[in-house]
Amino acid sequence: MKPILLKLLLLLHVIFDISFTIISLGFYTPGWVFNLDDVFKTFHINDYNYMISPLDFVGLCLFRQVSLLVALIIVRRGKAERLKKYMTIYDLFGILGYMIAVVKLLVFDETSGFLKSPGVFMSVGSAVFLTFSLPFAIRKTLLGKKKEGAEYERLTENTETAANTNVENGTASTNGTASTATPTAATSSTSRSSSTDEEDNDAVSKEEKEKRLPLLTHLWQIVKLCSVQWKWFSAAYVLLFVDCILNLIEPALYSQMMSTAIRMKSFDVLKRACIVLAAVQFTEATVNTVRYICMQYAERLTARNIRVSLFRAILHQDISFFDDNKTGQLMSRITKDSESISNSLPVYIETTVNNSFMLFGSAPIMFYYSWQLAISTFVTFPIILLTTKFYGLIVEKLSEKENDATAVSNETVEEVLSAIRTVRSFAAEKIENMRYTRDTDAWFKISTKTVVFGTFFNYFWATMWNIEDVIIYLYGGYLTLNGRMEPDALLTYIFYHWRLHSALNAFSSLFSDVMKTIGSSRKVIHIMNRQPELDYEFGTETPEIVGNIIFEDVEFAYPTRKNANVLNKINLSIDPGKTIALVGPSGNGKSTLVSLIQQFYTPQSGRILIDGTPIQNIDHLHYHTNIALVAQEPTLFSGTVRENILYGLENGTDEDMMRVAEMANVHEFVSKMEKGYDTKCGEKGVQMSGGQKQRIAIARALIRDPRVLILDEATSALDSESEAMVQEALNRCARERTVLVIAHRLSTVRSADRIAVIEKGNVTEMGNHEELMKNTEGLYYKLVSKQLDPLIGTKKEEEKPPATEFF
Ligand SMILES: Nc1ncnc2c1ncn2[C@@H]1O[C@H](COP(=O)(O)OP(=O)(O)OP(=O)(O)O)[C@@H](O)[C@H]1O
Repeated sequence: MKPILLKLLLLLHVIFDISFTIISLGFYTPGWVFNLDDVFKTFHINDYNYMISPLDFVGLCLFRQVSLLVALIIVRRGKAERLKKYMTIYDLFGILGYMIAVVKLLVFDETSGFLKSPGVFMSVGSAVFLTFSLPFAIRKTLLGKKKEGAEYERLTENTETAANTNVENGTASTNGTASTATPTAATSSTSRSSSTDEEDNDAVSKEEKEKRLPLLTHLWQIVKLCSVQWKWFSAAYVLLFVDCILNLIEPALYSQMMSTAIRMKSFDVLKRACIVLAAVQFTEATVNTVRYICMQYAERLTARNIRVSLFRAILHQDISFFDDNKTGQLMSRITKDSESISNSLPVYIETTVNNSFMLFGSAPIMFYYSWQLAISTFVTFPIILLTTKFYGLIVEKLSEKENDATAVSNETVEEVLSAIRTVRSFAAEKIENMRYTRDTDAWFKISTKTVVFGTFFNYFWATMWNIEDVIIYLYGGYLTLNGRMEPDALLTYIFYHWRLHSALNAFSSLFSDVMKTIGSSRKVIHIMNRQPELDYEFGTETPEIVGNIIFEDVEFAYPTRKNANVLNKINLSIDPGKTIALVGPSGNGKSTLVSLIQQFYTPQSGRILIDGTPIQNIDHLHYHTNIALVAQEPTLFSGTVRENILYGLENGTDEDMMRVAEMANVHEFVSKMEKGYDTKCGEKGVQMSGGQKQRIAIARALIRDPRVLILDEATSALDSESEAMVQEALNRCARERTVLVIAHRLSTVRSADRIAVIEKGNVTEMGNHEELMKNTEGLYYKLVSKQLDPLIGTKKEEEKPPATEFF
């Protein structure tokens, strides 16, 4: 809406407020007759009597106009942002106005006959409506459109700062004994992990914050995840409906039957009443049990689905995602966070249905028994609602922080346990212990904060309800003593009041629980929605692959270091059926070239083609069946040697396995093992030697009979004898395919058809061994010379090759 229109609306609000408040004063005599004298009479301050004077409504109206004027002045002074921060005060004014109006209505009720005047209802109605609508009008007209979740963001900032302070404090208060033992190392290690953890932990967080869904959209996503099991949930909710009806009629039924039996003084009637009660209780128990089974089954199915979908979504991500996110944290998302969705939302729906029924069913019944008591019951409602809202918003953030802290400490456990040998050999147990203690301390502080916060809130709630109870007993007793209410009715009313109490109690914790779930599900939903930059399922073409690989002007920087180019406008053609060796100093981009061929990353510019087809257009499975990699540090899975060699093949046979095992020199050592090919490799191949791991990895690559074989230092962990045997096997395999070798040993490189020298991300030389050796100024010549005579660099300082042991 246009600003001028909004301002006009604000003016109308003011005019309406003042005129309606004054006009109402003219209707303070029974019947719809306007009496101007009544209006003037109200302003006779000397005759003011709280029990009968409507002057308080004029006071409220004045108060509203002054508040509005203050808001206007603040905005005119350019401090709208500050006003936004303090809008809660206006919300509290609204609540105050509501309470004054409601109490006044009850007071008017005491002055018998006064309620026959329509002016009373006009004043009360307009006071409640206009006082509540004032903050809304200010937000809409003076502060502009409220950004969805703005309040949330503000709370986020506050709680984040608080939590960060906690983490910092946690670092400071880490185990004192340990820090005295190795102060420097401990401090450096702690601060190292502190900063890196925070950075790494933020990897998903930062991105997630940028793309944070609005609250309702986020909630809708959770509902969609759970709604897959709608049949089981529906069955549970239908049974819940039956339970709600039984619950609602119970108090009225009980009090009715008992009072009838007592009034009639008949034991038979009492017996019949008890039989009916027992039947109702039994039906309720049965319905509840079946409902529980349906609910639990649906929840577990949902948990299963979410875990599987999240795992699928994580597997779908590009490799850069894994560069950025730590394994332990991702595991935490799959296990803990995903479960919090399935375990909570359906229960929240159940609680909502159950308690809404109770709330909306009880409220009219309470009004039926005594509208005066009912009104006084609802006096403190808005305060409860407002505090619940704030509590929920803060709880959401705290819960998110708590989950992050859990994920970070899980990450430490995962990292330390998977590198336990390194930890032991560096005697870093104490430091790692301190690191874990620090991470756990951070979690402890946040979770304690949540508990303390929750306890205070519950205390506030209990106090509110105690006040409410006292009002009901006092006012209800007063009405009964005055004969304006039957004792039976008061008793039944109190039953329903308790029900309402427990329904609202459930609602209050429900809101904070929902916010907790939202907090812990933020990252789960974010990962599920995250579209990888490089989608491995993008390609659909299945061309016959011969093995001609072309790099056209390929430029690349790793996503985690966007400003540092690793490859600069690389142009390279690898002929089919030939062997090409990539050589060059360490860290100059050889493995990066391989990663691009493997489609782990996409280049910033340029293209990579295989047999004329851009590699991203080729079907993922087809491509990787034809291109196999033996990596520098091959990773084996914890299964058997057989499972590792046949990895990823759906129809691999033992014959295929034996063939490649012989070729890669695996058979020679596996046949000596007690369980042969059924020997377990251990986690990440820990039960195999480095050379055995490499040979198994070579067999795993060869079994696919790939057209392109990439060997990234594939024989580096072999002794010379094994290397010679594997090399011989590889030479045999090389005849029918394109081979790309990265090697530091001259023996591996010199037999290649072509050798490309990679220097600072550029191809600086290209040719076979003999051709390159002719260029005595070239890097290749220097590297070969250095390998043949390591002292060459010290002889001629100006010819000193770049720091590298071999190629
Ligand atoms: N995942 C990664 N994220 C960010 N930077 C990386 C990543 N992997 C490698 N780098 C950086 O890219 C540069 C090239 O690394 P690359 O592994 O390609 O070198 P290389 O020539 O194969 O070295 P080496 O012979 O020692 O294996 C290095 O500076 C390295 O630090």
